[in-house]
Amino acid sequence: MNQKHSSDLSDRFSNQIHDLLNTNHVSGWCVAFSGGLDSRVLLDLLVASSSDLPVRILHVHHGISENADDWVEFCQTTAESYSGNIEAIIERVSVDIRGSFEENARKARYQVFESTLKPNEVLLMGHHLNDQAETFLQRLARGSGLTGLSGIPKKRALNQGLLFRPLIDESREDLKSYAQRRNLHWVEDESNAFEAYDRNYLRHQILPTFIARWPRFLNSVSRSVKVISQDAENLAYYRDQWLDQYRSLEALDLNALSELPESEQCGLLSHWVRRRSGYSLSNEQLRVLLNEVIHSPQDAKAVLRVGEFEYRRFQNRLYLVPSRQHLDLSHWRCSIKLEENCSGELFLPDGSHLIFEPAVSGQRITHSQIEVCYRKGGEHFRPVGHSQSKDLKKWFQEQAIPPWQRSNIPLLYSNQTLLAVADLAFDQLCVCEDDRLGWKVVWHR
Ligand SMILES: Nc1ncnc2c1ncn2[C@@H]1O[C@H](COP(=O)(O)OP(=O)(O)OP(=O)(O)O)[C@@H](O)[C@H]1O
Repeated sequence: MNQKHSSDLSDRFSNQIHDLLNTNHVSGWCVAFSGGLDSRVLLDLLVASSSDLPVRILHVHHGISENADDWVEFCQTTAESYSGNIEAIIERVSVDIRGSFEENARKARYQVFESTLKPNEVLLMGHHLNDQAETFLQRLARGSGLTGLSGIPKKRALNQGLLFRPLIDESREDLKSYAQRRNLHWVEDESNAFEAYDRNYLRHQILPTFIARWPRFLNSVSRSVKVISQDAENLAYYRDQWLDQYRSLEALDLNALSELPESEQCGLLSHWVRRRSGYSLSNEQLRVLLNEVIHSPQDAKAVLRVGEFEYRRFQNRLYLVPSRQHLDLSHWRCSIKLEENCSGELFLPDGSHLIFEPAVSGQRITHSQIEVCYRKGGEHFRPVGHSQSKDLKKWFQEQAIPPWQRSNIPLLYSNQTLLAVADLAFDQLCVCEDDRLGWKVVWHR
């Protein structure tokens, strides 16, 4: 590659950095630094792009390779070579060796990225066009749908900041020429030669064959991925609109779903599951969900457990709930003494919490000594606006609260009188006409 190509790469890179700065509030850069060619070039381009914001490099030590400590040292000396202006962060993780090591290492890495990123900081990753083509082929080999074939996105939200991959349209060959011209050093991960990993097999055996036959293959993949991801985004937009229209984000309205053509029912179901849980269902799981839950003749028996979640049906709506919602809480109780004019907070055993905020109007409790427990059966209360007291079970039925949620809703008592059902309903007792000081209840789930 000649000097011109190299400066084109620098120009394209700085344009992207400046575009990002013009459209986002950025507090600093954090380079995901493996020490390999791509992240080494990334760091060099970033420093040269002369943004005045602080730069950190973050290396994840997987503790597997016998050379891992040398890579740590390489990261530290690279950071020091920039006259102390770059902070190097080394995070050690232990990777689960059960299942796919590649996948577990990747998950562990992304967890570190998420937890390390500061508010409005941008995590820069060195993925390039060859990574894009390998990912595309790997997903094709697995039979992925539109979402999978959309490839590696250039930009996405990551926890409190952003993840950005400015090299995603650059070939590895161009990055290598840049590194050689700039006299950069980098480390080679010996596991990259290990062809038992699909990724490496594609890199060494398949991709070169495609490129030899179609020299512009990488660009073609880049074009396909852009078209597919645009279509996937549009489809997601229409599916979101449908979910909004039927207020189906919390629970999927199965009556409305059944009006759609069968193929779209599956598409919408997959989209809803991804939105709710972040997971994708396999075709087999989708089939079981349709046959055993959605088309089950009885609501109550319709339960499917997949990983950490359960699919349940109630009143022809489909719910996706974390399995932890089925803790036995019937014997748990706790009390809290509220101080006048002060907020109070109570953590509950299922990870949710109650907040008590001082209030002089609206529905509020006015007793300062509160007992919190869960349903045992036989509870009564008189909801605001009702003249007679009501069986709690009946009230749950009227409000269409699914049966599996009922035993997980905290009940607030004072002197054995049920004052409030979390923040969902208050007893008539709590409504005072005067402006007596009390506490508004908020239940954070
Ligand atoms: N150990 C590591 N520590 C920090 N960053 C890393 C590490 N390994 C990889 N990265 C980041 O990931 C980028 C891509 O590297 P590689 O292709 O090996 O990653 P990957 O995470 O397996 O890819 P994918 O995210 O597509 O699964 C690197 O350029 C670098 O930014």
